[in-house]
Amino acid sequence: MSKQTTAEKAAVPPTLAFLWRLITYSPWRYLLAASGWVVFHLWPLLPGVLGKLLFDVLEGRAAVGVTVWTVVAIIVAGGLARCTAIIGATVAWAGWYLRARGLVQRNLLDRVFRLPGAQAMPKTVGESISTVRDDSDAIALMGGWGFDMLAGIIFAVGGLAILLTVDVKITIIVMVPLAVVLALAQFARARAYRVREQSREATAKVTGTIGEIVVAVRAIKAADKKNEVVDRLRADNAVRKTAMIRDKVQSLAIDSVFNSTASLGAGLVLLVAAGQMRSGEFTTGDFVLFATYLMQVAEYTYFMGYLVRTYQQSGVSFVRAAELLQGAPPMTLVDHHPLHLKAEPPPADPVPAVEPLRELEIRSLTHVFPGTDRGVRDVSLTIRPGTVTVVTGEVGSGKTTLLRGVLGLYAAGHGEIRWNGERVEDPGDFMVPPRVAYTPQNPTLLSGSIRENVLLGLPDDGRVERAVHTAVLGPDLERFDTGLETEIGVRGVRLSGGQVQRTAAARMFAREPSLLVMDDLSSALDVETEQELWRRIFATSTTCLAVSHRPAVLERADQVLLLKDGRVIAAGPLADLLESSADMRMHYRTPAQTPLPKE
Ligand SMILES: Nc1ncnc2c1ncn2[C@@H]1O[C@H](COP(=O)(O)OP(=O)(O)OP(=O)(O)O)[C@@H](O)[C@H]1O
Repeated sequence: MSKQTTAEKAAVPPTLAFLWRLITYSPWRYLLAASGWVVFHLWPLLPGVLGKLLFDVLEGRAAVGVTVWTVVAIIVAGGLARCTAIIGATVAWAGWYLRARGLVQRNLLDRVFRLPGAQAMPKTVGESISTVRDDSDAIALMGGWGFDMLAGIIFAVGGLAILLTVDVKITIIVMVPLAVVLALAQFARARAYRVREQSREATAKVTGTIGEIVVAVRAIKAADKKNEVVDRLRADNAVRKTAMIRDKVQSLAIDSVFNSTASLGAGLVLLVAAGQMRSGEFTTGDFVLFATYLMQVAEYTYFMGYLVRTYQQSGVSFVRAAELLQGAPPMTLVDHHPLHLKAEPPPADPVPAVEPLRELEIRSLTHVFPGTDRGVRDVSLTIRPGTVTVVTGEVGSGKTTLLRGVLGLYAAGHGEIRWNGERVEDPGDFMVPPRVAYTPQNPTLLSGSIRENVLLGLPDDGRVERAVHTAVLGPDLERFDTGLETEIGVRGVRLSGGQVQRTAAARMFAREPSLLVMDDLSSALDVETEQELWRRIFATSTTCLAVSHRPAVLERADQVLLLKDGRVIAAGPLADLLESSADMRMHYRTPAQTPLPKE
C-alpha cells in the first residue's frame, strides 16, 4: 500500500530533453513551422544586397549585368516567397504550439486528477491555475526557440560577414559602440526579467487571494472579517501595482534605448563614411547595405539575448510544472497522448463488471500524517456483505482518517486490504464505484442541475429517481419549481447543508455500489429526516461502513469500532461493547454530537 510520497521529487532533466519530446509530438508541423520561420528570419539578408545592387545599377557601377527591372522583379518575387513562407509557418506553428500546450496541460491535469483524493496540492489554487495556464504556455512557446535561435545565429553571422566584405574599418567603428549600447540594454533586460517575475508572482498571489475569498465568503461574513479581508486584498494589490508599474517602465525604457540604436547606427555610418562617400569609395549602395544590416544585425543580436532568457524562463516553468506532478517523473509532462482536438473524445471506459463483495478484510491499517503523531494505527476489521459497520469515537480520534485510509485516499500508508480474499495493490484505484462509493463529511457539489450532480456521467436510466428517494430528497425537490433540473452552484439555488449532504448521498447511491462508505452523513440533518435516511439505506441491504455517533445507528450496527487516539479500543456488537467497555458506555451516553445546523 505504500506509495511514493510527494516529498520525493525526481530530478528535472535538461530543458532540451523536454523540448525534443515536445517537438516529436507533432514533428511535421514543427518542421514546416521551422522551415517557414527560418526563411522568414533569413529573408532580410536579401533586401540589403538587392538594395545595394539596385543603387549600383542606377549609378552604373553594378558588377553584374542586370537591369533595374530584374532587380525589382527579384525583390517582389522574394517578398511574395516570404509572405507564403510566413503564412505556411504561422499555420503550422499555431497547430504545433496549441498541441504542445494542450499536451502539457492534459498531462498536468491527468496527474493531478489521478493523485489520491486526500492529498493536498503543493501550491495554492491560484498558483496551481497559474502553472496550468501560464507555465504550460511558456513551455510550448519555447518550441519556437529552436528555429529562432538557429535563424538568428545564421543571420547575425551572415550579415556581419557581408558588412565586413564591404568595408572592414567602417563595420568595426560602427559595430563597437552599437555593441556597447546593446550589451547595456541586455544587462537592463536581465534586471527587467526579475521585475517581470516579481509582477507575475504578485499577480498569482492576488488571484489566489481572490480565489480564497470566493471560497470562504460565508465564513468571512459570519466572522465579520470583511474589513480585514479587503485590507489584505488591497495590500496584495498594492504590491502587484508597484511591480507592474516597474515592469512597464523598465521595458519601455529599454525599448526606447534599443530603438534609437538604429538612428545612432545610421548617423555613425554617415559620419564615418562621409569622406569615402565624397571620394566615391563608399557608394550609395554600400550605405543602403549598411543602413539595412546594421539595424537588423543589432536586432538579431539583441533577439539572441531574449532567446537565451526565454530558454531559462521555460526551464523555470518546467520546474514549476514538475512540482505539480507531485512525485511523478518530470518527463510525464511531455508524455505523448492523443488530444482529440478535432474528433469527439472517445467515450469513458465502460464500468467494469465486478464481483459482488463476499468479504473485505483490512489488516493493520496505519496512516500517520507526516510530521505529526496523529492519524490511525494498526486498525484491523472484517466486513461481510449486507452488514453495517459503524466507526465512532471522540472528535479527532481518527474516524475520517480510517475511512480515507481504507479508500486509499492517502499517498503513503501501511497495511493490507483484501477484497474477496485478493490483495488490493492500489486501493485508490480499486476502492471506487461500482465496488465502493463514498460520501465525505463535507461533500462538494458542482455547478449544474441536481440530476447532473447525481449522475455525474452515468446513464440516465431511472437510477436518479431511485437514488433521490433513498436520500430522502423528494420533499426538497417538490419545493423547487424545476425539481431535478434545478440548477445549483454559483449561478443556481443555494442548497442547505443537509440538502448538500443528501444530494451527495444520492450521487453515492446512484453508483449502486457493493459497499457504501459514509462519513457522518447525517451531521447536518434534522432528526426525522435522518431517521428516514438511515431506514431507507438499511432497507437497500447494501453493506455499509459509516462514521456515526447516533445511538439509533450504533444500535443497528452489526459491529461497532470505538476509536481513541487513532487506535481501536473496542470492537464488536454494541450490546457486547456496552457490557465490556467503560469507554463505550461513556461515549454512548454522551456521544460527541455534531450540532445540527438549520436546514
Ligand atoms: N491533513 C492532516 N494533517 C495533519 N493532521 C491531521 C490531518 N487531518 C487530520 N489530522 C489529525 O489527525 C487526527 C484524526 O483526525 P480525523 O479527522 O481522522 O478525526 P475524526 O475522528 O474524524 O474527527 P471528527 O469527529 O472531527 O470528524 C486529528 O488529531 C486531526 O487533527
